[in-house]
This record gives sequence, structure tokens and C-alpha cells, in this order.
Amino acid sequence: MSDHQTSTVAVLGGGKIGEALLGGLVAAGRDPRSLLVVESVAARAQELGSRYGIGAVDAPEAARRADVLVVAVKPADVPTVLDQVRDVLAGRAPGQDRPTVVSLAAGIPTAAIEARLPAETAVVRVMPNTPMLVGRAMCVLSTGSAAGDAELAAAEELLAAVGRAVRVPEAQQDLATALSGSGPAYVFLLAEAMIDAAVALGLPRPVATELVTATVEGAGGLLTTPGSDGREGVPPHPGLLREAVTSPGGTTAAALGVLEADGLRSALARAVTAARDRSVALGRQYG
Ligand SMILES: NC(=O)C1=CN([C@@H]2O[C@H](COP(=O)(O)OP(=O)(O)OC[C@H]3O[C@@H](n4cnc5c(N)ncnc54)[C@H](O)[C@@H]3O)[C@@H](O)[C@H]2O)C=CC1
Ligand SMILES: O=C(O)[C@@H]1CCC=N1
Repeated sequence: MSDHQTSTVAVLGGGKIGEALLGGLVAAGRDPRSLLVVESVAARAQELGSRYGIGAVDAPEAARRADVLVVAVKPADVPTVLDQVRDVLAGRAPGQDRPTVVSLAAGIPTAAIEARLPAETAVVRVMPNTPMLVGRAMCVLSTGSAAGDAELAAAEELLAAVGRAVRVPEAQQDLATALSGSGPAYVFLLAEAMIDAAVALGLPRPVATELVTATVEGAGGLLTTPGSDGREGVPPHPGLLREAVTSPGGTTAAALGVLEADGLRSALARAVTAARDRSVALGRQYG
């Protein structure tokens, strides 16, 4: 990969996560002329072009021009899209010239991607999440067999522009997918349910929405601010933050009693397990 200021990043698949990456990079100040999108729905490619000033090309052209080739299609479409770039990649020498392939696809192991590409292609598997669009991504990275420190560091640097990036052993990727990849949806469902509950009790929807979204943002701020639970040198503990809200005999205790009795905690445990298992199954099916 060449220097990040001049490198070309091509995204294969301009859907929800492709847009989150492209839009997030542009919002972070990256020159849109260094970004390309490959999108099979022409109207969608046009939409991304007018929204972010990004050029649309076909897959072989992307493979010719890219320093980083991002795979952002559904797991079922990964084999097709890799087949579309394989011959061009084979014509570029591994190492400095051949692009690093960064896959965002849930469940698909690096070994399965490598098997569809020319030998020695550097592959980095990443599980991002949609807050990338607003520079608040959690990206979890692992390397394939041909990706060295340089490729991993370059991928990390690219993704650090749109949020946080951490390395994990690939064996942890399915669980990371269930936590941070799918996790925003759990929070959105919680927010939606809280808003609907308040509306049912008579609060106007715009007021309920403002109260809930500010509460989620504020709670996130406490969870991520060192020392917010009164302790120094360790990350804030969610349980201590929750205790601080819960007055003896008060309103929060009344609410938490219902949530515990209705099994919220065990439902979340089963939900994360189901997401992890689905990630493993996607890898078996399409990897
Ligand atoms: N949506 C999310 O929150 C996250 C998604 N992912 C992963 O990102 C990948 C994409 O997911 P989404 O963006 O949600 O899906 P999506 O369906 O919104 O986007 C996929 C896009 O790829 C396009 N496409 C399909 N085949 C193509 C081809 N051969 N050439 C060019 N374009 C093609 C489709 O037209 C579509 O616009 C999946 O593998 C998913 O597991 C990972 C983390 C989070
Ligand atoms: O639902 C999915 O399969 C993708 C992966 C993580 C978030 N969305």
C-alpha cells in the first residue's frame, strides 16, 4: 500500500456499510478523488457520486487502480466480486504493487478470500459498524496469511480516520461481529422501544425522541469517559454507572425489576449467541 494521502481506496459494493466508509472518509477530510466505488445498481452509484463526489468504476478498473480494495458486498456476493477482480490482481505483483484486500463481509474467513485470489494477496478482515458514517466506528481487524505488519498498519490507519480500530485474533471475529458489528441495531431497538413506550403514555413523539436520543448519547459519554464511575485507571464499569442511577426504592429500581423479570439480560445473551452462530454459518455457507 502506498502513502495514505495519495493511496486510492476502491469499495466494492456501495450499500449501507460501503456508504458509511466512503461518507465517513470524506467527512474526515479525505479527497473524494482518491475514492472509487463499484456498485451494480447504477442509480445507487449515481446517488453516491452526487452525495460525496466519488467516481464509479467497474470491478476490474477498481482492481487496476486501487491501493486498497474494500469488499463491502453481502457474504453471498463475495465469491462473485472476488472472481471479478482476480485476473487483474494476478497481473499486479504481490507486495508493493498489488492492493491489499480489506473485507468487511460478516463471517467470511481470510483463508476463504485468499483461496479465491492470486497467491500472496494480502487480506485484512475487518468487522466495522455503521457509526463509521459519523466518525464513531468500532472496527475489529485480523490478518490473513500474506498480510504483514505494514498492510495491517495501513488498514488501521485508514480506518482510524472513521473511528476506533483494534486488532483481534481471527478466531474472535464472529463474536466481534455479534457485539460491535450488529450491536448498533440492539441500541437502536432499545431507543425505539423507549420512545414508543413514552408515546403510548402520552408524550409527543418529537419530545420522546429528543429525550431518548440525548439519553443514549449521554450514557455513551459516561461509559467512555475515564473516571466517570468514581474510579481511576480502569475503564468505567456499566454496573457501577447503573447503580449510580438507581436510588433505593426509587423509579429506576422499579423499572429494572421489570426488565430483569422479563429476561432482558438473558435475551441479550441469547441474541449475541445467535448473531455469533449466524456469522459462523455465513462463513461455512459462502466462505
Ligand atoms: N450494514 C452493517 O451494519 C454492516 C455490514 N457489514 C458487512 O458489509 C457487507 C455489506 O453489507 P450492507 O452494506 O449492509 O449490504 P447492502 O446490501 O446495503 O450493500 C451491498 C451492496 O453491494 C452491491 N453489490 C452486490 N453485488 C455486487 C457486485 N458484484 N459488484 C458491485 N456491487 C455489488 C449491492 O447492489 C448493494 O448496494 C456485508 O458483507 C455485511 O456482512 C459489516 C458490518 C456492519
Ligand atoms: O447483519 C449483518 O449480517 C451485518 C453484519 C454486522 C452488521 N450487519
